[in-house]
Amino acid sequence: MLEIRDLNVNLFGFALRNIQLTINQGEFFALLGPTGSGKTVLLETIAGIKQPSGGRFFFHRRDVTHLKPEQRNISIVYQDYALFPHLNVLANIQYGLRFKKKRNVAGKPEMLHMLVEMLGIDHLLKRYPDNLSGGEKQRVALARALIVEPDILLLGEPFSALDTNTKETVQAEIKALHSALKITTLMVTHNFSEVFSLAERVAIIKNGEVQQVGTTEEVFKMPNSQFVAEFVGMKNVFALHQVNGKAMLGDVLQLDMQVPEEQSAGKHPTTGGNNKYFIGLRPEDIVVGNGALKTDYQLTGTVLTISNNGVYSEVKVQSGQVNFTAYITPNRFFELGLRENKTVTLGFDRKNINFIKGQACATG
Ligand SMILES: Nc1ncnc2c1ncn2[C@@H]1O[C@H](COP(=O)(O)OP(=O)(O)OP(=O)(O)O)[C@@H](O)[C@H]1O
Repeated sequence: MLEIRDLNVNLFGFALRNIQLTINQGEFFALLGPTGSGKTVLLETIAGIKQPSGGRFFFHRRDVTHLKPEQRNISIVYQDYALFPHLNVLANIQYGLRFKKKRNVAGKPEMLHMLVEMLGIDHLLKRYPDNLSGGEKQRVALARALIVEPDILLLGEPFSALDTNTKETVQAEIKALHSALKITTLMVTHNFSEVFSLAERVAIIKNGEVQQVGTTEEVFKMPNSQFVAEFVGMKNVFALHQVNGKAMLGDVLQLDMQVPEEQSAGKHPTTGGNNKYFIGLRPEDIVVGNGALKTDYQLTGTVLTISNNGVYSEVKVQSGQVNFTAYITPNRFFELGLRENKTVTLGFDRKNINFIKGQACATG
C-alpha cells in the first residue's frame, strides 16, 4: 500500500501541487496525463530520486519520506529500460539483488526461474542488451525490477517504444505477473487504452494537479470535466445549453432530457471559474448513415474530413454549428461511399449520452 499525503514538489518552472493518492495493497494503479503533466516527476519523487518540498509518503503505513531510494524497497522501470550494456541479461536481472543482500534479504532462486519463464527470456540469459529487441529489453528490465520483490513497482511509460503486437504480448505478461505476484504497481502513461487493459484504478493528472481518481470504469464512463472526458477518448464534448429546461446540443438538437438541477452551480472552488455541464458522446457510439437511422436521436450534416487508420475511419461531420467525430469500420466506410462534403445522417442513443459536470478546459 502506498499513501501520498499533501505532496508538493517545486522544480524550476514546474510544480506538483497537493497530491493526495492512496494505492491499495496489490493494486494495479495508473497515472494518466498528457506530456509534461508531471507523471515522471511524481514517479521519481515516490522513488526518492527527486525531493518533495512538502508532504509525506507511507509504504505499508511506514513513513518513508526521508529514506534514501535504496532503503525504500521500490523498483522502477524506465521507458528506455536503462539496462547495463556491459552486463549480460542474467547479470542485469541479478543486479538489484546486490542491494537486497546488503539488507540481508536473499533473493529466491525460484523467483529468477519463475520470472524468466513467465517472460519467455530463459534463452537470452547470456546475451547482452545491445543485441536484444525492444520487447526483449523491456522483459529483462521487468525481471530485474521484480526479482527484488519490491513493495512497490513503478512503471514509466512501459509500452511507448514497442510496436503494437509486442505491446499486446508484454501487456499480457505484465498482467499475468501482477496476478501471480500481487505487487502494488503504479504505471504512468498518456495512453488510456493501456489503462483500460491493465489498471484497476486511475488518477488523471494535468499541470501537476490530480484532476480525478476512480476506477477505470468510473473515469471512462463518468469523467468529471471536459478535460478528462476528452483525455479518455470521448472526442465529442459539447457545452450544454438549455431551452425551457431541456438539454440542447448546440443549435442542432433538443434532447428530451432534463438539465441537472445544479446547472447554475456557480464558481469553481479552487479556480473561481464557472462550473458548467457538458454532453459527452464517444465516437464509437455515433452511427453514420445515408438515410433514416434506428437510433433515438438523429440529425443531418456534412462530412468535413475523413482519416483512415486501417482499423477504423475517423469521420468529422458538421451539423449546424456543431462538429461531431465518429468512428466507423472500413466496411461501413465503403458501404456508405463516404467522401468529403457528402451529406450524411448521424445518430446516437440516449443511453450513450454522458452528462459531464465540470470546468471548461482552456480549449473548450
Ligand atoms: N529536474 C527538473 N528541473 C526542472 N524541471 C523539471 C525537472 N524534471 C522535470 N521537469 C519539468 O517538469 C515538467 C513535468 O515533467 P515530467 O517528465 O514529469 O512530465 P511527464 O508527464 O512524465 O511527461 P511525458 O509523458 O512527456 O514523459 C516538465 O515541464 C519538465 O520539463
